[in-house]
Amino acid sequence: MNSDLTIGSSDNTSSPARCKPNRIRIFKLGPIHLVCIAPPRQGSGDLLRLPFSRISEMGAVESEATEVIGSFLSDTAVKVFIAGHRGLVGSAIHRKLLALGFTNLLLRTHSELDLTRQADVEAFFAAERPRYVIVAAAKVGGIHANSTYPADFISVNLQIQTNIIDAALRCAGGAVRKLLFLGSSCIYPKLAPQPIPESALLSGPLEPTNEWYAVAKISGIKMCQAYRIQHGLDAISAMPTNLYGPHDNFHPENSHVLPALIRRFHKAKISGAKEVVVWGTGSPLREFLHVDDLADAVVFLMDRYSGLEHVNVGSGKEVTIKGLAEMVKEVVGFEGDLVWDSTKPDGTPRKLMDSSKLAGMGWEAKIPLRQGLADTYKWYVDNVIDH
Ligand SMILES: NC(=O)C1=CN([C@@H]2O[C@H](COP(=O)(O)OP(=O)(O)OC[C@H]3O[C@@H](n4cnc5c(N)ncnc54)[C@H](OP(=O)(O)O)[C@@H]3O)[C@@H](O)[C@H]2O)C=CC1
Ligand SMILES: C[C@H]1O[C@H](OP(=O)(O)OP(=O)(O)OC[C@H]2O[C@@H](n3cnc4c(=O)[nH]c(N)nc43)[C@H](O)[C@@H]2O)[C@@H](O)[C@@H](O)C1=O
Repeated sequence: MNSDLTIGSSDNTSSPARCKPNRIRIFKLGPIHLVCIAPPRQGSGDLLRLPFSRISEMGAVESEATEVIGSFLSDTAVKVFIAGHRGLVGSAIHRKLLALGFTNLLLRTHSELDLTRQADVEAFFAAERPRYVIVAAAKVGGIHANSTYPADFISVNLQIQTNIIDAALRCAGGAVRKLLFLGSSCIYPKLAPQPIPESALLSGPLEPTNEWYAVAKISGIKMCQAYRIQHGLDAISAMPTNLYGPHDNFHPENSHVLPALIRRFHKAKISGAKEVVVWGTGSPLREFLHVDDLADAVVFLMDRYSGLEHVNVGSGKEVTIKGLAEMVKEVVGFEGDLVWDSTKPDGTPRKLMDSSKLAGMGWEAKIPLRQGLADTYKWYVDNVIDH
């Protein structure tokens, strides 16, 4: 157990606003451990740090805070580890934190630090002692990659997330103040109620094309919750919907639908092809969120949220795959026909997140799909050499 415990405000407390300034309330969670919740200023969401000895005086209901620690955004010199900073999500978070003036970002490429290697991850945390950790490293892919490489999707993701979350806890002196784990909308049952609320987790069977990846992601959420309950680690989880934007993976088979279609329509335009093949029936509905919006939400949650439950992050807008394909065709300027390959899987029929919990905290997406798609196509043309 750490010698002291970092604590924060929560969405699921009775009323943190009733706490007196610079005091905390102590709540029992389970027979042994305590979760302490209370911003010192009403609605500020600031974190408090107390010696564990004080917290373990279980008789007390309220106690003086010994130190007030500012929120995530209050200290841009603080050390933040972005795991997976060169991927679609990690690079967007990197851009966002640089734009906000963060000066002490801790970054490692895959070849510099293989996050599946437990000893290396532990040594890295012991040496660097990051204050904040964002887990955007993962084995990621579209419907074909997920169903073709199930062993990689379950094992690599379990290893990366377990190594990082555990090392964050074991970091000497409780250096890590907060950790954010990124899951995915595929954690929900294939036939979940729409829009999908956070409470739909583990309420039914998963979509078979990505159940291995989903099981790893569900384990990540549960690990954050368990480490919060048992050890007081301020570990939160965000569940984004389908993402797109600069630095996406444009692989012809292993990518997600949006980058796959950008590449296919572009190549068809350049080669003068008469038709483009699109997978499935075109009827599935998907919700898309620009990755810059996600990065904004991640920073928002790092700053304001310290609850046990994961948080959905979506745009609230859905489109059929047929509608998306027609939009990509138009943005790219391809003038031929669409051909549907119904031998390819459709996957989940519909996957619209209920993001009202996040909206209730004051966050919403800003980038419309048409605009985000045009920007992403431009990025593809300017940056992906293979065209
Ligand atoms: N893309 C999407 O539509 C969605 C993504 N998410 C979640 O967002 C997170 C990030 O996804 P995304 O940015 O799309 O994925 P990317 O594949 O674009 O990026 C993943 C990053 O993780 C790194 N990485 C993978 N394995 C290792 C390893 N063993 N050691 C060190 N680094 C490693 C990769 O480096 P390298 O390439 O060098 O291996 C890459 O930089 C994931 O948790 C994903 O589940 C959630 C919902 C939708
Ligand atoms: C984010 C989410 O992403 C994955 O789930 P998915 O939403 O099914 O993702 P997808 O983008 O691969 O497909 C969306 C739809 O689009 C259709 N589709 C048409 N043509 C192409 C095509 O060319 N490529 C792809 N990939 N799909 C195509 C495809 O048949 C399907 O109906 C999870 O495995 C998991 O990784 C996860 O969490």
